[in-house]
Amino acid sequence: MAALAEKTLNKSTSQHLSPATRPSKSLSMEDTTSPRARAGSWDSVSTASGGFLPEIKSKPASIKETSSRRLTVVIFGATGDLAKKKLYPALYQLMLLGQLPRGDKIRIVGFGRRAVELQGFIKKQCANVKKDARLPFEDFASRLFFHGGGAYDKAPGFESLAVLLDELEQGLPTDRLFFLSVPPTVFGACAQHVSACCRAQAPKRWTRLIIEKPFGKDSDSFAELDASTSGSWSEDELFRIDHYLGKEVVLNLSTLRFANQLFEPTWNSKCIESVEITFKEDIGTQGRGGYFDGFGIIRDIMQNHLLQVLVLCAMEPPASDLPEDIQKAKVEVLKAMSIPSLDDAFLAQYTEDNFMSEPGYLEDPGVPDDSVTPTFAAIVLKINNERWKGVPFVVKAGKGLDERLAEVRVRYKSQPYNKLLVGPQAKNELVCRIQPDEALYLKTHTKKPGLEQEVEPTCMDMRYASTFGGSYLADAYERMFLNAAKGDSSLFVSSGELREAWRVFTPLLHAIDKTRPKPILYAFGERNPRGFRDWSLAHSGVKQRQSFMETLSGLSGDAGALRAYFDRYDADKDGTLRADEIRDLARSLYDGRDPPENTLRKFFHLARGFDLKDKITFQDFTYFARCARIAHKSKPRAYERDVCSEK
Ligand SMILES: NC(=O)C1=CN([C@@H]2O[C@H](COP(=O)(O)OP(=O)(O)OC[C@H]3O[C@@H](n4cnc5c(N)ncnc54)[C@H](OP(=O)(O)O)[C@@H]3O)[C@@H](O)[C@H]2O)C=CC1
Ligand SMILES: O=C1O[C@H](COP(=O)(O)O)[C@@H](O)[C@H](O)[C@H]1O
Repeated sequence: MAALAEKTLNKSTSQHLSPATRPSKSLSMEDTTSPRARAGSWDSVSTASGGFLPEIKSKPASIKETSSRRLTVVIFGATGDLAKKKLYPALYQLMLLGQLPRGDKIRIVGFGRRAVELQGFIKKQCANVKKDARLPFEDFASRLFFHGGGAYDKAPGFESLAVLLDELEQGLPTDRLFFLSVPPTVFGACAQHVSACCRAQAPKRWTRLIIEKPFGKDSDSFAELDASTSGSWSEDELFRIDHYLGKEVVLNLSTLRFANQLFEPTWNSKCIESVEITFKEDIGTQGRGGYFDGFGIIRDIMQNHLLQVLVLCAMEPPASDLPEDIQKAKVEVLKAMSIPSLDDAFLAQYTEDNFMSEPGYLEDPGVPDDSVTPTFAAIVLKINNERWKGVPFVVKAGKGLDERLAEVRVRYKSQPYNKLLVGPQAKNELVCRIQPDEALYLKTHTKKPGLEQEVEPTCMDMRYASTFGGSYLADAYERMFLNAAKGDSSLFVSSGELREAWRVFTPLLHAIDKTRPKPILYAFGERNPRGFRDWSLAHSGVKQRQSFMETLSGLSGDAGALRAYFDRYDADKDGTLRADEIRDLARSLYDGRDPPENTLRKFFHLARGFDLKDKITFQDFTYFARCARIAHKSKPRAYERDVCSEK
């Protein structure tokens, strides 16, 4: 099991486009013209000198190397939210899996402005580490240190850090990996001080810097930050994180497109009607309002995470799997994107929920009372190239909504011959479910078994949990740390991509900052802000899907429609719905897929009129629909979360 986990992580972290998915001429495994092909497989690259050479950019190191070399990791902002939620857990996991060195070969130094009591710090910041007997927590904790160095933009703290690092490394050559997990306002200064004071012993040991997002606030601030970092770091030492690039399903987008024959020929405006990329969270800003208010949802999620996902969906096949070629293909598609204006955007902000159990955005400390910062935004983007002309890319992101969800939905166009059997409304949809319940599924039409020639909507469902049961699904930050340690920049964002990404979004962001349009208000826990469905249809032709609560609530006012619906799933026509019939009904409301077990359990609980009857009558069903209506209208948060969430 451990070996399998190691193998899986090893394989997936070292490849973005795997050799097997390399398009065009470099698809061939025998192709010796590709630099990586010449170097052998990704994990067999050897550094003859035992050290990392400047051209490491094209030759990621092997796991054997990353786990055997001496390494110091420094986390700036170690007392913060991200360090606690993601960074310490990821480092523990990588050591557990043997991907990073253990014992006296590794040190993890937290940096903060003030000194802390080490044991208390470890207890608090490692609270999310998933402890495993194979790496006793005490062994991990013994590798943790902390340095209170004062301000992030003043040199003394970095000079004293350098002394501490030398002391801890005892003069032995050690690679140094720095992670800026601090507010973006101090990225530039901090990067310069690290470079000036804290580099590893070159040329045998490397120094790398991972920078969190957001990288700038607009084109000008990006250019300034880029100049200040590139003045002291070379491009192959800088790793600008977008952790969505480390998510399993996002990594699979290239494989899906370029390792199969089925999708690429239809991946264009002739066959595709729209692409919808969604990010939803069922939490608010949770005390991060001070940071969030200066950025808003477009800078927090859309300009980076969703745009990266979009680019992976839309880019042309890169010339090879080398980071440079992938980044080039990404920049090209970004260059073809039109610049959205305020008319292309829908902006909204969450308020407290109707039961006042969840605070509104304005109540988050650090958010001004008159803030108009959007916590929900949808934008229609266009790509002006041969492949995508006329296809709307709807990107939408929101906090404080009904569920946690990230997905890409590719809707196909109905073709004239479809009319023969199913009519114009019958469209295929390919869904790449990024989280939760990772999956790739294709909504199709199939002949229903039987003597009639009836066509049923069906779903080809590749759910990760069942198809790859037992595989190790690494957290995105594990992959990010590991790829930076290996010198593989293919999952990081290049300066060129960021320049283009800001080019696309800056005019809109400036218009919002300047004109401060009033956002539509939505109660915490809602599925969509008021008016969004109509907006989506009018601006992109994309019909927003209903949750099953909405569907049932819609039916509840129409006894005839409700009866027809009930009868449709009463397969044996005995006037009641049995468990398997209810399961079919639930599936129909869930994109034709089997809902996850716990969703189904809650659904059953409700559908049976809140008790565990074996069968439900039409009367029960009417009651269920009415409950759905009341619940949907009043949106009691606790009720919706339990019943509607897809988690
Ligand atoms: N949290 C998250 O979920 C995510 C965060 N990010 C990015 O990661 C980075 C860190 O985020 P997060 O951990 O949430 O940030 P925090 O607000 O928790 O800040 C991190 C640390 O920075 C120091 N700090 C806080 N405010 C200031 C300030 N005004 N000036 C100087 N230092 C300050 C504090 O450390 P001390 O006082 O000890 O010096 C704090 O513990 C940010 O760039 C963020 O955009 C990206 C994705 C997700
Ligand atoms: O970058 C960010 O991402 C998180 C969501 O990340 P996920 O991996 O949990 O989907 C978001 O909460 C945060 O606001 C944002 O800065």
